[in-house]
Amino acid sequence: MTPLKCLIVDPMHESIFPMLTEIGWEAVSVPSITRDEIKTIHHGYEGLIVRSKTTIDRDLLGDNPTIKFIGRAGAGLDNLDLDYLKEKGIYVLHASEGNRDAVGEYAIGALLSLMRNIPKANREVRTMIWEREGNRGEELMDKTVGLIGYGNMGQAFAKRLSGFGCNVLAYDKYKTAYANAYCKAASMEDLFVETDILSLHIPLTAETKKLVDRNFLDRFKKRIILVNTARGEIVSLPDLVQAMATSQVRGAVLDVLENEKLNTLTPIQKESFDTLIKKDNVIFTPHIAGWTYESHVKINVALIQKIKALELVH
Ligand SMILES: O=C(O)[C@H](O)COP(=O)(O)O
Repeated sequence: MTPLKCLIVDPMHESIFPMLTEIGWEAVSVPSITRDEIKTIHHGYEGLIVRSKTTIDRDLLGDNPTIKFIGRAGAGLDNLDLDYLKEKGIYVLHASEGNRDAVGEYAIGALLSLMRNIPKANREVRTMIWEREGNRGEELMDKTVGLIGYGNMGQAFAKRLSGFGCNVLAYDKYKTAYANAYCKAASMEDLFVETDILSLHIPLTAETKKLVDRNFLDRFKKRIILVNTARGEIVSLPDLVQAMATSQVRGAVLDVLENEKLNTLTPIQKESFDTLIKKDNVIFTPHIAGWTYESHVKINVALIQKIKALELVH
């Protein structure tokens, strides 16, 4: 039987190659390829694997008759035109099972770091300042954590939070009966009333873009801590700046930004960034929540299982 052919256009951990061979696929990897070059070579492949770098849409694939699946080696599907892929009958496979543990652990770590002033205290000791009272922290124990979105990432975080004695409330617009040992299912109204710490685990879509704006933040009854490991575009940064100025938001963990190329921030993006970066109650990290040595490989394992399950043949 001729092997099925798969084109990999974004950088991947090398474990993907033996895994694809094992399930009968031939892989061609061109991680530095340009968009225009992809347009000239995608014909004849049955599979296309990307991470977040390449946008997959009609402009790229046109009426390609051979591609049967797009494998997204990761969680977010915001670089895929899902309407176009559905219309074409092309399967979309994600691999969020591969980086959910990394995201769950990161969210716990970053949240504890923020609540215990670890980045600030560490910085101070390095400059010979031994300050205890100014670094008195607060505990996660008994806090109510509101999760928006209860997919792989939300569940991984909830599982860990429950071990810290938190009351976890999860709101998921697209799920029913998702309460379990780690969370109670809640409405958005419940979250507005009860949340101490809000964490976002939703995809970036037209509906969620700038969902977290001033109006939204003002609806929380308590002064909240915001954790964003999802996508930067979901939060309006100028509105977050305002909400922090009034202490409506009293701390933030931001692993993602609307524009993650810091040297190309627009004046508005730069103004918000410059304000937030000066605050000790904000932790910024460069989109590393899902980024571990283990997840690098586990993403491939998850994707390969799904490719295999398609049972494609010539
Ligand atoms: O969606 C994801 O899985 C993460 O945000 C990371 O994606 P990337 O490593 O492909 O940029």
